[in-house]
Amino acid sequence: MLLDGPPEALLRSHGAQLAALGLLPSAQGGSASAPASQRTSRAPLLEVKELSFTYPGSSRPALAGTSLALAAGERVVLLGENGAGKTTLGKLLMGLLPVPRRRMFWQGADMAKLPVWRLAAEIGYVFQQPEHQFAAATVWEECLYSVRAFLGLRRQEEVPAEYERRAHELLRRSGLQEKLQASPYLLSGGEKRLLSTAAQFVLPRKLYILDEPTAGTDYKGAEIFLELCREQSEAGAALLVITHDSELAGTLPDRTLRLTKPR
Ligand SMILES: Nc1ncnc2c1ncn2[C@@H]1O[C@H](COP(=O)(O)OP(=O)(O)OP(=O)(O)O)[C@@H](O)[C@H]1O
Repeated sequence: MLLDGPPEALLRSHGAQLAALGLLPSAQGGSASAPASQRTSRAPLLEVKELSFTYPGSSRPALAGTSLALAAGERVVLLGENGAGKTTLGKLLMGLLPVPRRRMFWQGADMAKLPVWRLAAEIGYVFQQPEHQFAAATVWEECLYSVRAFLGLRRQEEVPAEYERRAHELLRRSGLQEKLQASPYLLSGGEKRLLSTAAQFVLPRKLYILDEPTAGTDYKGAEIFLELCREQSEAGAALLVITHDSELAGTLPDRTLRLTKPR
């Protein structure tokens, strides 16, 4: 079904290992982040085994026999033609679609048996359409929405200061500090993307799944996004980025996977 990677990405991850062994002056690709070998562990964080999925009422499968594994701290880009099933896979991983039994494993546990709240606490998900993610009236509240949900805070209860600091920092770096009271729906397309990513990165998680996170962003927006991703990765998070952005695919990942459309 899947899997392999473009030479640049493979060279980059091997380059990092060679650099770690002292055989190269530095990691290939100019990334300032630690080599993959120092960030990732061998035990799979996430495993998908021969996963198939057909939407109710559809005669064609959206996924047929897809397998992949992701290690803790690993940065993986998922590529594939339109309709290959990338978003479907992301939604299944996030528990947004009914999870088939014994096909998806989170830290060794069958994801079909894990409650969605547990997955939401450990996996952050950035929607392909930011509007599907937005749930608050202002940029500031949107950025803190997942924190409130995670901590079970009522409307009048204050968000702990460390999360507010983190939200301010993420919004400042995303260039949204002047728009804290704006409606998320009134932001530009690129600003919406950055807000939806920042709002997920406020909470530390083990895995972030990001669906087309740079679509509609300009060069600067894409650079900001990359920096934020690298920072999460340095902090130990794994990233699964679904994209058609070849520049992102050539810069961010330790590994790329390619999903093909079921025939
Ligand atoms: N809610 C739905 N009901 C029925 N079929 C759906 C639904 N959502 C997606 N599909 C179908 O499932 C298949 C995979 O769609 P999906 O959105 O996962 O592809 P993708 O790889 O993310 O595509 P793209 O690159 O265009 O975003 C497509 O044939 C699509 O028409």
